[in-house]
Amino acid sequence: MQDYGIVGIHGMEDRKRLFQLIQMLKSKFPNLDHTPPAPLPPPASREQQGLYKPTSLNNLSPAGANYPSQPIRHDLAESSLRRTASTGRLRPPSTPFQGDIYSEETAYEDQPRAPRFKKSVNTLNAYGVPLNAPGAQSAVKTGLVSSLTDRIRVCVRKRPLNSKELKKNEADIARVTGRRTVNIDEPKVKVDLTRYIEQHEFVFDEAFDAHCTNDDVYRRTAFPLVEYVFNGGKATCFAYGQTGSGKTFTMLDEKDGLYVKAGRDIFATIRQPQFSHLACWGSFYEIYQGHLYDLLNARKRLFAREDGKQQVCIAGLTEHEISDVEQLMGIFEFGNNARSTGATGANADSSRSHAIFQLVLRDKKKTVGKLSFIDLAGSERGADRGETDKQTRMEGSEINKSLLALKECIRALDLDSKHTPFRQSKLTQVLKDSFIGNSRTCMIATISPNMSNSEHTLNTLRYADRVKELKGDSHVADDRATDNSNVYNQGHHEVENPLSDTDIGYSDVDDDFLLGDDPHKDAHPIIMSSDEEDFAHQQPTRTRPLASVLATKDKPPAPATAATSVPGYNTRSRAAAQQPPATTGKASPASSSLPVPSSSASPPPATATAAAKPPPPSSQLREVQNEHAPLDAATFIRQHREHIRDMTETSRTESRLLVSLTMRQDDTLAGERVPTDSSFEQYVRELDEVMQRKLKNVLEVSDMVREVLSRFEK
Ligand SMILES: Nc1ncnc2c1ncn2[C@@H]1O[C@H](COP(=O)(O)OP(=O)(O)OP(=O)(O)O)[C@@H](O)[C@H]1O
Repeated sequence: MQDYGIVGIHGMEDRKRLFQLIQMLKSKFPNLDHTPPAPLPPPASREQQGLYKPTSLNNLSPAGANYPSQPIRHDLAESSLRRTASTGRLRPPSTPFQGDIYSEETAYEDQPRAPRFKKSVNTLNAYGVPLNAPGAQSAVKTGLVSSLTDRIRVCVRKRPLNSKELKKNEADIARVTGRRTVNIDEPKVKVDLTRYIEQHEFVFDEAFDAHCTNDDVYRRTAFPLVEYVFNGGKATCFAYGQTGSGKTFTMLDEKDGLYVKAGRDIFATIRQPQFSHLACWGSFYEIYQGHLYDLLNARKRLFAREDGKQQVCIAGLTEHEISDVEQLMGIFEFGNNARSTGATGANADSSRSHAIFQLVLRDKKKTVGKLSFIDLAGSERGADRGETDKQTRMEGSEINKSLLALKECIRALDLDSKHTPFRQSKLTQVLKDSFIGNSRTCMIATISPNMSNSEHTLNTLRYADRVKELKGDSHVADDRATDNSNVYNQGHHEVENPLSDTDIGYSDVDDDFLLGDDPHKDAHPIIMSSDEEDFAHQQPTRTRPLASVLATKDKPPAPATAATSVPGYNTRSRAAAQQPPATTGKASPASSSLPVPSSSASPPPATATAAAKPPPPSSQLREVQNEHAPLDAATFIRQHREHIRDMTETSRTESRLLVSLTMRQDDTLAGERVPTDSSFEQYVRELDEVMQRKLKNVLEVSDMVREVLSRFEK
């Protein structure tokens, strides 16, 4: 269908004629198929044989053991044609009537058509090129190895089918076939309505199957980053994926998210004598509709700035000193209740913002390392949102725009562009640190395994594949961890991995991961507290007193945040979520009190819910505003200049769009050449993005101007 244009098919009429032609050819030449299909069993016996049971497409055989539960409908097939045609993906050059990808459907003409899926012969890479074609293998597979110390690591995590999907008998189309490989069986429909499966193979740094726990994921993703921040670096771990695919579950689950596991290791390490001069500070903010809000300070509006050294800092962000897991979870829960969430057609409990939970290691006032956990808002299509209000639609479009900007930045970095458009969105602006300088990033692409999400799943994996390509220059600027003069580098050489392959269910060994053969592991400074007993053992050795406590403003107590704890389900409280997000920076009722700092004597079990404790007296809390300098004239001028450059680039893009549209005018309407519907649609979509970018630019300059003016007025 991607080749319609090439063979001169432009309208519905042409498509119909092609369809008829194929049907006619198939009836005249029934042997076009190389592998004659086995006859289908009589319809009466299909259900007896359990043919409608959900089974992995993986098990589909040419003899046809599985059928979609619905007979194929002509109108659905048409819409499927349109959808596929609009994705514009690269496909392998296909020859019409390639017998090996057709299946016969005419065995029982009098019965509802229950077409079989047949696998296409070629397994395709991320971009639809057969893996056996020259140059089609991914870079990772053909040479580059993956190491836990890579500057950018890209991992994929598959979640299990949920009860709704199981009830609908949805097939599991994502197969984790190796420690780094995931295969997707994409159901497709041909022009003649035969169904077949295209297999895609993706190779990442890690592939986590549905049975992997957050612990398994942590050890191979965030744990190396914890070590890196003690070595003086900045590290970011972020989850990207379709709404409902498990980003929050992985990254910011209240009790079991990666942030808790990392916190546990950080506190255990700080308690070691050689790190006792360090303190850990936590902050939590969100990016909602292109603006930053402090989740620990009444959703106060924040501003991202670049300081004189071009480091991004969030002016006015509230930070709290944290010294144990209970405090960490308390602070997290407090902020999480203020986060913008809501129900969409795709996820009843959807995050509508990008949430950033940051742990900063400080030696007095000096920042030593920074670890950020980012739970990106779910990528989604308009159709997935269901019947939603304008607010939800606007949120969705903003989310998609910022994810697009993220992709553009990644692409620019990938192409070594002189200018990386970090300013295109707040998300990329605050993530800038993650991609440049002494930084490490781990992206976890989360995927849903059910068949109806196959398009999303492929999009997520393609997106992740683009990020993976950045790995090529992962040595650049990553000198901190190997710098022997670094005071935090004592005794450290490589990351110790406490798990063997078999521990986490890996079956193949296809690279040189640093598993268990680190000769220096005994001298490793990081304590990996694998369970609470370890943690309890470490706790009393802490001698550093809590920092002095500043009085905070009197605030009303936080509302009860009874966290539901249904196993396997997100436990995030939605008390505050249902309220429309504050855009004025006024306090929301949820953000009124702060969580309990734990007593330093006995640590809590991992499952302790901080919310169960009464709020602490305000005098026990220390609230420190960031010491970032206000926007000075030099920074203002530099940022303004960058905005002008962005604006100029955006205007050029706008002109290019228009020129390319007018050059593509290949339909004729009332004697005049006009663009086809699809090129016009594409043009308008891209134009929309350009306009939003311009708008953002203007708003940002206006924000800057107002901030400075308000200072003058004071
Ligand atoms: N690996 C997993 N194992 C078990 N359950 C999971 C897993 N991943 C996700 N889930 C469940 O799936 C549901 C959706 O997950 P989650 O809220 O994390 O999705 P999300 O990607 O953050 O969605 P959104 O972007 O809309 O916020 C939750 O009920 C969660 O508990």
